[in-house]
This record gives sequence, C-alpha cells and structure tokens, in this order.
Amino acid sequence: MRIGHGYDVHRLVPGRKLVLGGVTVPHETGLLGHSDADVLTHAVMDALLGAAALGDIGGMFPDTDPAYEGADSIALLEAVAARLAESGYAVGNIDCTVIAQRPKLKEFIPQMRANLAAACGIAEGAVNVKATTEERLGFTGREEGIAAHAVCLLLEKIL
Ligand SMILES: Nc1ccn([C@@H]2O[C@H](COP(=O)(O)O)[C@@H](O)[C@H]2O)c(=O)n1
Ligand SMILES: C[C@@]1(CO)OP(=O)(O)OP(=O)(O)OC[C@H]1O
Repeated sequence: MRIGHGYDVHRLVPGRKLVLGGVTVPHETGLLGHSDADVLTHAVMDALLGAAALGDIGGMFPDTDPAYEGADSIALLEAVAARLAESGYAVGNIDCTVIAQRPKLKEFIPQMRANLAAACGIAEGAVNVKATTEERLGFTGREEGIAAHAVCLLLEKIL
C-alpha cells in the first residue's frame, strides 16, 4: 500500500467557468489556468502520481503544451489512472478537501464524487469530497482563489 498527497491552487477571475471535479458550478467568477483549471481534479492527480512516485501533473501534462489548452481535467485524470494501472497499481481510496469561501459546493459534491470515481474506474464509495471555507481568512477567504488538497492510497496489484 502506498500513500499520496496533492495540493493545488488556481486564481478566481471573471469570464472563466468554475469547474470542480468535472462539474461546472454556477458562479460569477471561474478558475484561471492553461487547462480548465479544475483545481480539485489537479490535486487528485498529484496525489495519485505522488503515491506511485511518478512525479506530478506538470511533468505528465506540461502547461507549455498547446495540447492541454482548455483541457478537460477529468480526461487527464483518466490518463493518470491508465498510467497507474500500467505501472501495477489500483486506486484504493481518495479523500479531498476544496477550500472555497464561495460558492456553496455541498449540492454539487455527489456529482464531483461520481466524476472522479468514474475517471479512476473505482466505486463512488471509494471517493470522498469535502468543502470548507477558511472563515474569510487569507487568499481563499478574500475569494482570490480556490485551493484543494487530496490524499489517496494505492494498492499494489499482484501481476
Ligand atoms: N464552499 C463551501 C464551503 C463550505 N461548505 C459546507 O459548509 C460547511 C461549513 O463550512 P465552514 O468552512 O464554515 O466550516 C462545510 O462542512 C461544508 O459542508 C460548502 O458546501 N461549500
Ligand atoms: C494540467 C495542467 C496542464 O496545463 O493544467 P494548468 O491549468 O496549467 O494548471 P496547473 O495546476 O497550474 O498545472 C498543471 C498543468 O499540468
């Protein structure tokens, strides 16, 4: 069994979609990035790559590569899951926290879990997503950006 941790931050700006765990959440600002800037899915990918000692998302999907401009991060997560499977790992479980002052994310969390689980080819019960504010403190509290943490366990497959 191997443990991994991922962390990511993206800036909130007007004129961009807010995509979290593959769900487009209605909001007056969205996350800025080369890809769709899905900060939650990015944290999950980094946790998975970290657990397998396979580097990070920037190594696998360089932000200088036009191929990833506007990329659907859930599709990138599918590629990460395939890479793990090739390397002999199965995803055990994933737990994540999105740090956002606004919007309220509760109602969108079941769909985020479903999207993340489907991309990893695991049961929804193996994926948990939580949301918290930082009580108006710091950059998330000022609504300048959204952060996400993820942890995961990988199981070594008997090949
Ligand atoms: N963007 C968010 C932030 C929080 N929630 C939900 O509210 C609960 C309380 O949040 P606190 O930061 O005040 O502890 C939290 O446990 C979440 O259920 C949310 O839905 N969206
Ligand atoms: C997936 C990528 C691809 O450009 O997304 P970005 O939107 O650039 O986001 P970031 O978290 O800064 O870096 C990860 C990149 O590899």
